[in-house]
Amino acid sequence: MIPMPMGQLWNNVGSLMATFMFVWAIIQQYFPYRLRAHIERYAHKFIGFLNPYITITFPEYTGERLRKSEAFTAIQNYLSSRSSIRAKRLKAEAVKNRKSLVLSMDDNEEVIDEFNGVKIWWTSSKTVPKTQSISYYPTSDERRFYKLTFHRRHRETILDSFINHIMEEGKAVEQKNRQRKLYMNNSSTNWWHKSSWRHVPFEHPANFRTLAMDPKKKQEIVNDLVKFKNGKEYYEKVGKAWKRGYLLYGPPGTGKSTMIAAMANFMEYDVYDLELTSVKDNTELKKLLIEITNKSIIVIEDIDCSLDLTGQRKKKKKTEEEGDEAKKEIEKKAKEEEKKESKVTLSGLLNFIDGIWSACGGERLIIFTTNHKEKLDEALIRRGRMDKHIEMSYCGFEAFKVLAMNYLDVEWDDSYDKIKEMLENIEMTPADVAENLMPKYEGEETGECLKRLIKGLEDAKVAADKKKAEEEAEAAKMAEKEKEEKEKEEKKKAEEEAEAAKKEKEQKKEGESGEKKECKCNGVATTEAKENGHVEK
Ligand SMILES: Nc1ncnc2c1ncn2[C@@H]1O[C@H](COP(=O)(O)OP(=O)(O)OP(=O)(O)O)[C@@H](O)[C@H]1O
Ligand SMILES: [Mg+2]
Repeated sequence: MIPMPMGQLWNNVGSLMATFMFVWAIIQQYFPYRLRAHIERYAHKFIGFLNPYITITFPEYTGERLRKSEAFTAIQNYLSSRSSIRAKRLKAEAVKNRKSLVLSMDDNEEVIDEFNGVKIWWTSSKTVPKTQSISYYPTSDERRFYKLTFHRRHRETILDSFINHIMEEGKAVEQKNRQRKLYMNNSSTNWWHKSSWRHVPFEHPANFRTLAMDPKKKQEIVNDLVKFKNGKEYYEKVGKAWKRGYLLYGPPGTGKSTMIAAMANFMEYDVYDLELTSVKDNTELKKLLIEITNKSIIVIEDIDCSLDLTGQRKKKKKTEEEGDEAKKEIEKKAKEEEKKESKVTLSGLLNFIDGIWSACGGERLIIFTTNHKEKLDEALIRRGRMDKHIEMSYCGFEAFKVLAMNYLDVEWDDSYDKIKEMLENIEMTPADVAENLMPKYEGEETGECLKRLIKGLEDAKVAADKKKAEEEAEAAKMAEKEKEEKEKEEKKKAEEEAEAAKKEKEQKKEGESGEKKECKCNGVATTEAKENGHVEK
């Protein structure tokens, strides 16, 4: 066969196209609508018969109210993590609430994807409606969509697994990219504040690498968190709500708040900082709980100071014991105080952590911090509510090494041995160690900072010794006073006893002499009676 010259080939294609357009224009103009729909349907069937590929379209907006489609967003996120490698034309967008620019495929760009050995084509396109309408939404005139094309023999794989896969992946990417938030509860819920929570971006830089504590203990906490994060099925299996409670306790400045921030960053969760004193009552507490989203950490700092949780029961008992007048007085005062104070009770808080409502939503950590664990009610911190109790203690040598690395970028120094010995005997919080290690001016030498720490430790030792001596002196004074008081009491008691014995003796004496007198009298009476001839038998 003689090949057709290129020019002639184009002429033929051109005339074929022109004929097709002409026929299509005539069909559109003269054929009634119903007939036209029929023709279109059969034309699609005919093309479908020839074309083995299936196409699924995912429009950007769905529904009458132009809500952004979840599927479209998920695909956008899913592709943003892949198209950067394959697509040549990318579009950069700074999306609100995201950490960085989001790269997505530009319009009319195509990428090839693969899933379980199945080849998939993604195309991003947009349609501009012919009829221009004035709209409130700026995007409503341009309708963007993603098109997914695959061979029909992979229909099952794509519809059964791939779509779910992209939805999950897309959501995971979104979770990773989104700006996390730090929420605080509104003390005044005004009508213009629809939510009971207000939020700011959560931007705390703490992480487990820079957190100074015993590495074994740190690893244990990290493992626990990882187990929790991947534990959806496990929690379902054991029939437990997917939540976990941590109690962080220890002296001020030992890193409890820092640990919470590190946990939030590690888990990529939002943080809900709950200020209990500004919660009006148990109902409001429940309302706050319902509004908390999944993947979050609920924090109640200094739980022993937030509410007099242990005192509330005692107070009640005391009032019962008091007399009527005193009772009324106390009740009146209490009412006045109640007006100002929160009415959240221990049982309300227990319900918040562990009640039926707490299971609405999952993947939540509840963290309490306190400086005085012993002050807390047993019920509040029992396992199941506060599953893991973590003690944050004074700075040990391992913790110091982390801080030295953080603040000074040094792994080893000659003075470390001395510091190690000192830290074993002197109690200093990581906050104080960190403050001593931090260079105080540009270019301050490492040695200077370490010397300052040693000096700080020596001062702390002197202060601790002084305090100890004072405490001992005070204790000795108290003991002396107690001894004196005891002696006084004993002396008084002895005196009282002697007095009582004396009195008893005297009374006895008096009694004896009285009896004798009576006997005498009786004797006289008997003789007199005999004389008068009256003898009583
Ligand atoms: N373990 C630690 N690792 C790293 N830095 C720490 C640690 N502990 C304390 N710090 C430093 O000390 C500062 C105070 O620590 P943080 O606020 O976490 O203490 P806290 O235990 O919450 O104290 P409080 O009981 O008073 O609330 C932090 O800003 C941090 O820089
Ligand atoms: Mg704190």
